[in-house]
Amino acid sequence: MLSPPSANPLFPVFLKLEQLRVLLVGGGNVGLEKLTAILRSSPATAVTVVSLTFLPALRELAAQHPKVQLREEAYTDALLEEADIVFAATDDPALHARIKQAARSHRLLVNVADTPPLCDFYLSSVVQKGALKIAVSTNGQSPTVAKRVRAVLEEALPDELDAVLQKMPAIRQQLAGDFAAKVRTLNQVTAGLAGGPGFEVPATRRWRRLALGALLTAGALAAVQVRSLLSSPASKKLSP
Ligand SMILES: C[C@@]1(CC(=O)O)C2=NC(=C\c3[nH]c(c(CCC(=O)O)c3CC(=O)O)Cc3[nH]c(c(CC(=O)O)c3CCC(=O)O)/C=C3\N/C(=C\2)[C@@H](CCC(=O)O)[C@]3(C)CC(=O)O)/[C@H]1CCC(=O)O
Ligand SMILES: NC(=O)c1ccc[n+]([C@@H]2O[C@H](COP(=O)([O-])OP(=O)(O)OC[C@H]3O[C@@H](n4cnc5c(N)ncnc54)[C@H](O)[C@@H]3O)[C@@H](O)[C@H]2O)c1
Repeated sequence: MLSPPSANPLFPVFLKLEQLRVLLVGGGNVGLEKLTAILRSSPATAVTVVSLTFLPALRELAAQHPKVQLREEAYTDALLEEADIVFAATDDPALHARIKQAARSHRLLVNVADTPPLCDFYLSSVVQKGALKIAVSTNGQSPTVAKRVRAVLEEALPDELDAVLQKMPAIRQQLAGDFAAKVRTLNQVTAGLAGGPGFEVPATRRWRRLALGALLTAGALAAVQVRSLLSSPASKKLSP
């Protein structure tokens, strides 16, 4: 069953980040997470990381990517002149608000880590099988659930899918006939994929059971927390 688009009005695109200049502000834990996500998908991206301090792990990652430049200095708006897209990942919310405003006046898109209202775009959980890439979004409702869905898809999709993908351009080129005829043949060739072992109904049933289990656990945890709050000395004092 399809959900109404309003449940998640985000428009998914796949950026050619390696053709853009990225500015990442913040070289701590969250900065490292964002840099890792950027380079995992797009390793040859020109990223300028600006920060007062850098985690050693971030320095190590940067050293493996010649197009990543570290600038050990405070953020200034002038840095936006050299950027096409911006990631803010410092521990300073006031600075994030400033970056957002300056980026807007430069017509730049910005992602502010952990701050949905300041983001023009979100990062997603990424499933990759060779050339196949699937991005998962929960519209910011729960990155943890996005991570779990990624794991499910990673397991469900067969590794052989990439071998199929690699062959498809050659098959397409060899086909004779007009566009409609080619599309028909390509659909015939790939028809079996949708009913393959990765898509068996039991897997879906298992996920449904697990999702229900998670909800029950979350509900039970919340109930325990509420009960212990109500029975704590502070709340007893408040009760009549
Ligand atoms: C997908 C992924 C990509 C990436 O960052 O690379 C990603 N977060 C990931 C993990 C993760 N982040 C957080 C947790 C811990 C708990 C939790 O779930 O809350 C976990 C899970 C974990 O680490 O286990 C903390 C957190 N994150 C955000 C908030 C603020 C808020 O929710 O209000 C808070 C609370 C901060 C706090 O409470 O202080 C917000 C965002 N995080 C997003 C993306 C965007 C929405 C994506 C979507 O639509 O689903 C959005 C909106 C903006 C953005 O950052 O782009 C990556 C999964 C990588 C993977 O696949 O393994
Ligand atoms: N670490 C996590 O996993 C996590 C999870 C959820 C939320 N958060 C929140 O996210 C924020 C960032 O967390 P973190 O762990 O990355 O912090 P951190 O202290 O490791 O990193 C912050 C970085 O920002 C840089 N910075 C600060 N002011 C700057 C400026 N004016 N110009 C340039 N660089 C500047 C610092 O030098 C530092 O490298 C915090 O507010 C934290 O509460 C962190």
